Amino acid sequence: MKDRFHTFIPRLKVYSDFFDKLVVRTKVLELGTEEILGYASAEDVYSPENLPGFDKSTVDGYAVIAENTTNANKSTPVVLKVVGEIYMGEEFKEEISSGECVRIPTGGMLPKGANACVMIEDTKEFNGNVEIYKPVVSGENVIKKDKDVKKGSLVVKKGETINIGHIHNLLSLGITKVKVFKKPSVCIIPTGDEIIEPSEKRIKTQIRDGNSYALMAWLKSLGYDVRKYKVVKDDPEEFKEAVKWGLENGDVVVLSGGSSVGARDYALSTIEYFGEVLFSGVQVKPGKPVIFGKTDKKLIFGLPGNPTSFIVSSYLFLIPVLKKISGHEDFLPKLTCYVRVTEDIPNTSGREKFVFVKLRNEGNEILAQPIFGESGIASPMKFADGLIRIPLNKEIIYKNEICEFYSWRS
Ligand SMILES: Nc1nc2c(c(=O)[nH]1)N[C@H]1C(S)=C(S)[C@@H](COP(=O)(O)OP(=O)(O)OC[C@H]3O[C@@H](n4cnc5c(N)ncnc54)[C@H](O)[C@@H]3O)O[C@H]1N2
Ligand code: MOO
Repeated sequence: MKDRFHTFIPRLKVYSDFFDKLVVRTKVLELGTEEILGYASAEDVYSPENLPGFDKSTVDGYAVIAENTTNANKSTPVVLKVVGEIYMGEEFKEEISSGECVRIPTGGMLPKGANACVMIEDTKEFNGNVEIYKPVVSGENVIKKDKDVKKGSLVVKKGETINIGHIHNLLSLGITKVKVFKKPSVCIIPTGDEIIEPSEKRIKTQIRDGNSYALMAWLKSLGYDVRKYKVVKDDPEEFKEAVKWGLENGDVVVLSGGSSVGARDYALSTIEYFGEVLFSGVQVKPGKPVIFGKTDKKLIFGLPGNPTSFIVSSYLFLIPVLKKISGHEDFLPKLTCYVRVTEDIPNTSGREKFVFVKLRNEGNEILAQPIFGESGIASPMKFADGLIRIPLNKEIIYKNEICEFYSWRS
């Protein structure tokens, strides 16, 4: 038998040799700006105007000429004449001169001539004058008219993942529609003679399908269109029928289980039947028997059936691919922060290892408590905030060592 794990490649090589080269495979959609959170932009969007568009006070107080206040202090305040009041949404018509000021609310537009604002707490008003107890410099307590967004600048770059800041900027600029890449559709196929539906009554040796439902819930929460096939028996013809359905109905097909080297593991042969296997076997624990293949238009994953292996390989391989083919420039798992581990964590696997951890703060540090458990059990995921990474060929991370933490849910 051919060595099924002949590729057995490191994760970063998977990214550079295969994922980096994937091209966008989804259509462009024009959506209402309020609908595009989490999509990749399919266009460069430039700003038609400045934001906020006028010099704006950040405090309730007085709009002043900063140079008038230079010598102000508590015992010898500067006295300015209050020549009017600014109202929200209105423009003060006159220009203020030296020795004058105007009452201004937070967010109000500075009058001509003023270049700073003094907080109300640093003043006292009486008989049409105000005592200023604290100096301000030019620009203090003011947002300049183009500080948020400059007219003509890039608001969203093609390939950028839209976040709430983009949505805020775009709508503030009056841009109510944006072109984005459609999110791919995913067809999940649970496999295994022992696998039954969660609603079914179980005999001792059977396993209810947690994998495909957990993944479906996760992908849906990220906005993907997900469909699921019925449970497939360990039978090559059933595998073919299911994958055929998946290729007809989704951009990406995901097989759960049957990806290892057992006599009744049919993921590899089925992917070979429909297309080309790009790699099978990665140097990652959990997740060694990950298979990735393609047809002319579609992509197929064979993911290991063990619950933790299934979810971790979805995080490390499936989700990055979904992001890449739907236009996201930033598509790889991102290091969240560094943490200090609270226990020795051995790694005798000879693979890059990911371990679920629970985080807690202690002083200025983030401590990571490993949640040990075989890849055949699901509970560690339930308690975890994310994963720490033990590099390839590192045989142990000692208690108190610093290591990389990945927040796996995003
Ligand atoms: N001789 C070797 N055996 C194994 C190797 C190896 O290199 N040589 N690799 C091991 C590793 S690592 C993993 S991970 C597993 C992956 O096996 P499969 O992808 O073939 O998965 P199955 O055998 O179908 O299932 C494994 C395990 O997971 C349970 N399972 C399957 N589907 C589901 C589901 N939908 N929901 C919940 N649980 C599921 C299944 O009942 C099995 O217990 O192979 C090792 N073996
Ligand atoms: O993917 Mo397997 O976890 O290494 O048991």
